[in-house]
Amino acid sequence: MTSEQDTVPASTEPERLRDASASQRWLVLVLPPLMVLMMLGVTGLYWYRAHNESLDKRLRNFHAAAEQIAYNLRDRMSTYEVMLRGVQGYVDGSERIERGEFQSYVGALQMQQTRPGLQGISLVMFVQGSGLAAHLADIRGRGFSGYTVHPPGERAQYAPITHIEPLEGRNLEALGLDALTLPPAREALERARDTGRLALSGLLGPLPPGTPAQGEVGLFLPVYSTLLEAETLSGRRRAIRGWVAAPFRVGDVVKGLSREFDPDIALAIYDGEEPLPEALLYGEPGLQAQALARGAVQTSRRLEVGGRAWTLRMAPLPAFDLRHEDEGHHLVAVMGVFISLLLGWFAWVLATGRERAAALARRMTAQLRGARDDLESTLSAIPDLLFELDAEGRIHHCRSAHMPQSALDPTQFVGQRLQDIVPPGEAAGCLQAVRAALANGYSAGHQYHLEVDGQTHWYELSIARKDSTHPGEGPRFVALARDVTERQQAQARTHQLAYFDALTGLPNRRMLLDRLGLALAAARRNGQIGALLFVDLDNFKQINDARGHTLGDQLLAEVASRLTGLLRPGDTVARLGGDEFVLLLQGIATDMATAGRQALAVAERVREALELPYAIDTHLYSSTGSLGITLFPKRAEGVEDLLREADTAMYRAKDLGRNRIRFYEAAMQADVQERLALEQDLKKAMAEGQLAAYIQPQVDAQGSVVGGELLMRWSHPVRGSVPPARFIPIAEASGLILPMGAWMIEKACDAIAQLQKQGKPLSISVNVSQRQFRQEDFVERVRNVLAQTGATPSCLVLEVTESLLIENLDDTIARMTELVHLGVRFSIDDFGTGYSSLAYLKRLPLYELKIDKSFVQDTPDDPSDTAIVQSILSVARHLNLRVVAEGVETQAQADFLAASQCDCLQGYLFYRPEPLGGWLDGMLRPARESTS
Ligand SMILES: Nc1nc2c(ncn2[C@@H]2O[C@H](COP(=O)(O)O[C@H]3[C@@H](O)[C@H](n4cnc5c(=O)[nH]c(N)nc54)O[C@@H]3COP(=O)(O)O)[C@@H](O)[C@H]2O)c(=O)[nH]1
Repeated sequence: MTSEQDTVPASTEPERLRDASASQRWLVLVLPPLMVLMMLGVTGLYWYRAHNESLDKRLRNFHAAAEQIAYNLRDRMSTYEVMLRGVQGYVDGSERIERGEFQSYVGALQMQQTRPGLQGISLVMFVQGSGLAAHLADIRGRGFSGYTVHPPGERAQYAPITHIEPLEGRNLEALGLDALTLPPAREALERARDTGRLALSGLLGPLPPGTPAQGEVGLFLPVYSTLLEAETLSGRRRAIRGWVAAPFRVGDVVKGLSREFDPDIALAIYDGEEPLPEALLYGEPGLQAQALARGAVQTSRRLEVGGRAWTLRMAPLPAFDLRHEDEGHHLVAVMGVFISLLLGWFAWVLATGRERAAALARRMTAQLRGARDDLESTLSAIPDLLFELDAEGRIHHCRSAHMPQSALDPTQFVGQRLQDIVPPGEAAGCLQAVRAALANGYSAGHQYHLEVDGQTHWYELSIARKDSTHPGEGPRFVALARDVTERQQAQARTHQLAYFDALTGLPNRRMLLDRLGLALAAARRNGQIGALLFVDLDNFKQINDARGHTLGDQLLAEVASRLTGLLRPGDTVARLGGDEFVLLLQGIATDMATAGRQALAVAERVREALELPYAIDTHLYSSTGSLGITLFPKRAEGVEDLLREADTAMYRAKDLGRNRIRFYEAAMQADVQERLALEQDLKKAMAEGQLAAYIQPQVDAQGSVVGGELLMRWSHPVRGSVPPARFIPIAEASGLILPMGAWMIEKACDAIAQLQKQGKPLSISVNVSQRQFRQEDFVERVRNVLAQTGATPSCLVLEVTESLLIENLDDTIARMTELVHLGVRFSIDDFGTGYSSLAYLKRLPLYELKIDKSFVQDTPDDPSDTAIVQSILSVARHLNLRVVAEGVETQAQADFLAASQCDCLQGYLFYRPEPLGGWLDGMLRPARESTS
């Protein structure tokens, strides 16, 4: 054994697999069909048996029903015979039968109830031909005077019906009928006579038309005159006295039995042994043919009645078949077939499972390989840089099928973070796109640029989130970076062509209108005034025509360059076409007057720049420009309106002789011109001593002078006295306020010093403008003046406005604090017209509040102004500040303010502003006089 085992080579694994797969194939081929066939066989056998049983059962039921019909018919005939024998006995025992007696007898039988189908019971007398007359006389003598034997005629023998009950209907016609004249009746009469037994006749008359047949027959029993003689045939023939008869219709009999018959069985009754059509007594003539046509079974029964045979033919009607249909086995068979096929399929699935799994694996592998190859081809066809990175921006894979040779090798990025590769700003943008992909699954459209080989390259990112298949590992992202440099450049070129002038590179009309729209909206929003300056070269056409377009273009380019050089960042210079340029200045002031002045200043610089000579191709050319200005926003004007206004103003400038500047707004034009003129005059006014210091004294509640406010006055040689409200803003805007303000502080300190020398420490207030206060060395200047004059600082009160204080509050506080440390005091001028907030008041080192005259004027009559004044006084008390009410003109105002505990009053009621020198003289005179 051992040696044998050693000599048998061990089968290799592939061989075993081959063997296994061969047996597998055998199983696949044989097992499933075998199982199906077996199951189908079992199902077929079951069905065959069940079907046959069903047919047998139906057949049995049919034969039982047929038997039942035959039995019932036979039984009914027997009852007829029994009844007829009763009548026979009755007649045998009677010499003579009267009609009434017979009627009573038959009536007692209750034929209709007990023997349905019988037409009646009759007596048939045998009459020799010679005895006919006596017979007629006898019957007529019994009350039937119209009695006669029919059919008429002389015959050797007669068998007339002499009694019949019930005597009604067709039975009346039968009375007197000679039964021997009817052959079937004669045959039955003679058979009954000769045998002494019950005799059934054949069909007594022709069948009535229509179906089913309703054949009429009769049962006959002989009655003999003496029974002794009836022992023999000849004796019976001699002794025959008559017959008792029972005619009936076969159909009526069947009908009477219908409740005992199966209604779903068709019945036909034939007279005789054969089912001949002419012998049909009852039933459908075509029953047999119909049954044959349906393939239904048929059966016959023989019935012997009264020495005669009837043939009963029976066949089941369709309803009978239906009634006995048993379809359960069909359903079971169908189920069996289904289960067989199912089992076969299941066996096939089991048997082929491994093979199919292998086939599926092969197919899937092939598909995967195909998909991989497709993907590889697709990736190779994508010209973009593809990389996979994580949420932190670290690159894990990178590939690019068509990266230019000159570009960086993408594989060097693997392992690095975006932040290490691209500049911080670009990296932040890319990481934001990664975060968007993390949130939404996908992000596209983010663009960034890189410097590659000294050139700017634009890339567009498309990033898709790739959920990790490894548990615990964060999501990865597949990013595609497409080089969109050419698209960017094309877009930039398109944008440049659409929005910029090709010759000068300046924004064109379209871009200007865009920016003007934005500037207008911003100006309406933030209350900043802007200006639009329309520039047209005065003699460009002549130069262009005379020197050619090339030179004209060069001139325009130079103009563009000069205009651009004049603008602040945020402003726009545009070329509308030809020699027309527009400057858009934004946020130049918060009020129209200042804005007008600023716009005019810019326009003036533009005008001056344009009139400088142009050096082109070693030649010098001269040109000037006319400028139109409009300011915005005004009302509801649009961008086109503004452009038209500036254009109109420019034409006005040209009309005035070119190289001019005009405002679109006539009032603005006048105002600006006036201001320019005043500004020029103000410069001279200082030098020529036209400015003077006035003082308006301030009194306490008792009317005693406690100080005064210095006010500047300008006595113009031509215009006369120019109000401060007119020249102070011009001085502020032009910067002239700085020397003027300094001069006023000197005057105040000098006055304080003089007064204090005389022992009158009156306080003198001086208005300090915004520009003056913001002066770098303002504190130093005040300190110097105080030092130079020797004035007591606490007598110097600097009046500043609320708006000055609010702007740059911290710096303001610091500067005020420095001055307060010098001993100088601060007063808020025009208090109540501005912010009037307790919050900032508390932070400021203040000494005094001056209630604006606009509130004072309506006190004490106007309740709201009165309330405002009282609340200002209350706030001041709370903050421990002195209060001066200015513009006091009436005694009522003074009384009210005194009653309200206002510290100090200033107004025309007490004093008008007067020259400082004169006032000082007045204040110092009593002292001087007393000292002299
Ligand atoms: N920065 C400087 N501002 C100055 C200087 N001098 C004057 N001003 C400012 O000019 C504005 C107008 O001043 P003025 O025309 O002098 O008017 C002052 C008074 O004359 C006027 N006033 C005084 N009492 C009454 C009165 O009873 N009725 C009435 N209708 N007017 C009266 O009030 C002005 C004083 O105002 P205020 O300074 O607010 O106290 C004015 O704003 C001056 O500030 C200067 O040297 N530097």
